Amino acid sequence: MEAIQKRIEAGLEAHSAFVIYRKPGEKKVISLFRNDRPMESQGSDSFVFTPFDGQSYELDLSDCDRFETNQWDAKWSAETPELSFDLDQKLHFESIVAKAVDAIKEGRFDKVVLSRKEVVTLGQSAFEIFSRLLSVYPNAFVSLWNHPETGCWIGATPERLLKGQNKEFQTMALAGTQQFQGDESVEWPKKEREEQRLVTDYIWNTLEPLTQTLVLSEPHTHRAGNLLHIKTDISGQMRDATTLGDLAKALHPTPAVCGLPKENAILFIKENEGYDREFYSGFLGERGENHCDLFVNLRCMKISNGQAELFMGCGITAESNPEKEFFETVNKSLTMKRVLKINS
Ligand SMILES: C=C(O[C@@H]1C=C(C(=O)O)C=C[C@H]1O)C(=O)O
Repeated sequence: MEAIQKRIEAGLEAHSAFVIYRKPGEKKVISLFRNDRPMESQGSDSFVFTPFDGQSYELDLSDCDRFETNQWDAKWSAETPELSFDLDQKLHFESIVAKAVDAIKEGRFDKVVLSRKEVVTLGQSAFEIFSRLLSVYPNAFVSLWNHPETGCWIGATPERLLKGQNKEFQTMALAGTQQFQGDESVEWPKKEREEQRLVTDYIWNTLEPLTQTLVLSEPHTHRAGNLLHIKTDISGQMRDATTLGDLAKALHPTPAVCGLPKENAILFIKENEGYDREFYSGFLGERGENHCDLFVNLRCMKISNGQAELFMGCGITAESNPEKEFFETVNKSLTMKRVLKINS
């Protein structure tokens, strides 16, 4: 553990390529450090880091030193952050939400996911943030990715994009958000149920031609830290000619992070969000010839020079209220802020 911590700290300092991660509900923390030894053979297993829109980065496992531990020292508790926000950011976000609602009413698309980023000054190291996330979010996919060309990204996402082994696969439709207030058996308003149904329908329609069997659970409440979402579990079996790569390509970006129809939503996002999402709402995880375990990069932050950029978004439909949507992004930012000591 101490040796790994040293290697992580040295890797951050040297901007070298490595990743540390833990899957939802598991204890095992896996570290992959790219080494300088000459590559003996190109392996088929890798860890992939893909932006919202653009080229993937990959760590080839045959090119990495790999460590596993079930004993990460991670007994941290969450802080209760103060609810604060910047008024200019609020006004800007509300104005693009209002514009999106108008565009939906004009029929340009049915749903779009709009996001923003917030910069905070950190009072702790990337290693500490990662350790705290492990402890506070046992049911999230927690990761710290570092690479000379992408910088350092840390997150605790509730959303699996695709898990597959040979022809079997699992995915999920996750959308709709409310604050967790001590009780998971909550009522969901129509707006939230509709918003999540659009995601389920999209995944069904996209996967149907590529699969032999496709099974959907009933939508149910899923807790992600201080938030609740609606989730439908989706599983099935691919057709012989389909690969897991085809499925991932067809799914990403789902309307949980982009919108519907996809192309018009992407256009609106690019014209109106006013910043580059980079790897936020992209995906990351293990990929091999006949298996994969990929997650959507949400509840994440980019760390550099003692600062963190926090990324958060929410689904906009015809019924959206701009101020409510802004506060949904504030609530999502608390997922990260709960583990950050912020220097103000
Ligand atoms: C876009 C984010 O989350 C996604 C959007 C949700 C929503 O609109 O309610 C809920 C879960 C995620 O699929 C985010 O966390 O930034």
